[in-house]
Amino acid sequence: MAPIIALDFPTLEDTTGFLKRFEGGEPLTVKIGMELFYAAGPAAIKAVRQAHPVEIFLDLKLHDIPHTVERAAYQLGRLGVQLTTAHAAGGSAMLAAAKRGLVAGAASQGLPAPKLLAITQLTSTSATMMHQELQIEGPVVDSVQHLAAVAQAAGADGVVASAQEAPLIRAITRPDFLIVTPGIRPAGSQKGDQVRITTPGQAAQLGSSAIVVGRPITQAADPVLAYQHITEEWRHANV
Ligand SMILES: O=c1ccn([C@@H]2O[C@H](COP(=O)(O)O)[C@@H](O)[C@H]2O)c(=O)[nH]1
Repeated sequence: MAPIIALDFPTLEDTTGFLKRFEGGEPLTVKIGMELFYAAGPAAIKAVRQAHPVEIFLDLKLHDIPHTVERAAYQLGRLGVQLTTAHAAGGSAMLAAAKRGLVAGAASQGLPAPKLLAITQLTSTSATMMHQELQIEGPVVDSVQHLAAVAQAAGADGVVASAQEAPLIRAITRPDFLIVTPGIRPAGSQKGDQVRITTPGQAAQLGSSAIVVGRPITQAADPVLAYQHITEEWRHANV
C-alpha cells in the first residue's frame, strides 16, 4: 500500500486545494480525521473523491459504550470508505460492536465493509505518560502487543501502532493482520507532538503494512515532492 496522506485540514477548500497539486498523478490513499470530518461531515468524503481518485481511511477513533459505537459504526459503514478506527481501550465488546455496525451499515448499501483498525497506544504516548497518567505499568510495547491480541480476538482487521512495536505485534497475530503506523518522520524532519517515531524506511523494515504521514507532506514546501521521496524510501525498503 502506498503511504497514506493524513488530510488534517480545517476546510474543504484547503483539502481540495492540496489534492489539486497531485492532479494527473497516481491514485492516492488519504486519511480523513476528526478535524476535517467535524468541519465538513460526510461531504468531506464526496469532495475528496471528486478531487482525486482515492481510497479513504476514515479515522474517527470511536470510543464509547458498545451500543453507541455499533450505531455510529453502522453510519460509517454506509459511507463507502475502506478503513476506519476504534480505540482498543474500549475493550473487546466495543470492538466487536464496531465491527458488527460497519458490516451491517455497508451491507445496507450493498458495499464491502470498511476494515476496522484498533488504536493501541497513540504514537504521541511516551512510557512516562503511560505509567504516570494512564497508570499502565511496563514497557509501551507490552501494552501495544496486549491490545493487538485483544483487537484480533474481537474481530478487528488490524491495529494502529508505532512501527517500533510492529515486530512484536507480528509475532502474535495472523499474517494478514494490518499494522498501520503513523508517527512517521523522514530523517531531519520536525517531530512535533509525536513520540514513538520511525522513518519510512525503518517502518518498512520493521514490518508495517502501511504508513500514515501528515505534516511532513502537508506542511512541506513542495508536498508532491515530499510525498514522492517518502514513497520512494518506503517502497525501496519494502522490497
Ligand atoms: O496513534 C496514532 C493514531 C493516529 N494518528 C494520526 O496520524 C496522523 C499523523 O500526522 P502527522 O502530522 O504525520 O504527525 C494524524 O492525523 C493523527 O491523528 C497518530 O498520529 N497516531
